[in-house]
Amino acid sequence: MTPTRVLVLNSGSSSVKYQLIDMADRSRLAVGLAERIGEETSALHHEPLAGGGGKRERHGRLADHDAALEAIAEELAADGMGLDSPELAVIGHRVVHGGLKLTVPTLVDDAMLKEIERLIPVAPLHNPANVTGIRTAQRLRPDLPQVAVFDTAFHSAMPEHAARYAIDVETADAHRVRRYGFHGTSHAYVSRKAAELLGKDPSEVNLIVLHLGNGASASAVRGGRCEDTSMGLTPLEGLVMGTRSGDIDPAVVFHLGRVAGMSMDEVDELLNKRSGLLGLCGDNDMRQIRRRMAEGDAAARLAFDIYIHRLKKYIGAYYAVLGTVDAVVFTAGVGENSAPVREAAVAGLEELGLAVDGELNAAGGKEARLISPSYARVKVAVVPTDEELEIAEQSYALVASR
Ligand SMILES: Nc1ncnc2c1ncn2[C@@H]1O[C@H](COP(=O)(O)OP(=O)(O)O)[C@@H](O)[C@H]1O
Ligand SMILES: CC(=O)OP(=O)(O)O
Ligand SMILES: [Mg+2]
Repeated sequence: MTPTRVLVLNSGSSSVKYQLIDMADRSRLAVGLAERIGEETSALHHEPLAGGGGKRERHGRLADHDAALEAIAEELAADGMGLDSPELAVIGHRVVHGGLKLTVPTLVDDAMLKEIERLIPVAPLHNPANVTGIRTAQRLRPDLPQVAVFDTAFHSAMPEHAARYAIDVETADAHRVRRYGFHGTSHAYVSRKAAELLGKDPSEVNLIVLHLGNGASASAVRGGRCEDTSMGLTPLEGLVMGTRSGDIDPAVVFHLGRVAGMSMDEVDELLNKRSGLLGLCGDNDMRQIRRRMAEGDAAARLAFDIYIHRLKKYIGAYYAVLGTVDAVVFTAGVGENSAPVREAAVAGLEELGLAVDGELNAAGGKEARLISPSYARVKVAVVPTDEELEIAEQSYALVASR
């Protein structure tokens, strides 16, 4: 029997999302989330989808990512789908920063792990967890192939004029300072699905993809290739995010150092963890911000307006970069679920051919769908992302081809 199952691990700074997928029919056998890792209030939500067992929860401290992955392995084993299962073909890992060298899905080896570790300074919230996820998985199942799928991969084909910062070339090259872009697995998957929704080949469509989750990024996709994206050297550039500032004048950093006496690490922490929606109004969850807005909360209103203003600027910029746009596509937690964000982001852009139909926008659903009126020249779509399935596809294809 050829093994056909893939365990996908998406390790974030304080969470691990996972899915066990059978590539024979793309069915999901189990899904789950370990959250608040490192805190007293850690929780593991596990849901076996095969075999009929219901959701299970574990509460209590998961000291680190290693402990979280052990707990996940135990839950899977309790369902007869443990890491020792002969049906498991590969473990696929989301790795956020692959730098210049790691640009395609690749079998994990020691040299690669060293490279992912070397890149920690440019993905401090993500790469450390990715390394731990890989090392723990190797320890639990040493004989199994592990594949890393990089967030930066899709953007590695960006043209030089979009990838370079306008700084001294020698300094930039010496330290590999350039724009890499992230969420690439999502941007690539969603672009393909959006083309399908439009009834066209990916090579025939120009898209503006807005991945609005906790981290958020926009990309301009021409004929299936990334032309520009809003995140840069690190996942800090671009849109306003849950806790990250997105674009600011870099001189803000010097100012905070010289005038406010903050250290580099303090500014780093401020911009990555205490900024964005959280920094503006004390909440980083869009649902909570909408609730507060309904009660007339001025700080929540302003945070929302700043978020939308930035989004609109990127839509305009990428429209100009692409010249012609077939669709603006919303995805991830906020993009898939927040009708008010979608409506506000394209409001007033009728001259650009963009409009949202109120009813279509308000209707929920898990399927990819158009939310623009039939007359709109540029379609607006909601396309649920599925980074886990895409990572499973790429990981499985790699081991199957060996
Ligand atoms: N129904 C909803 N309405 C508005 N925002 C939502 C809704 N559901 C989820 N979100 C937003 O989605 C965010 C998480 O998105 P997600 O793509 O899961 O992020 P990540 O993968 O980065 O953790 C939450 O912080 C929340 O703001
Ligand atoms: C790269 C990035 O920002 O990822 P996430 O949205 O998962 O934090
Ligand atoms: Mg995400």
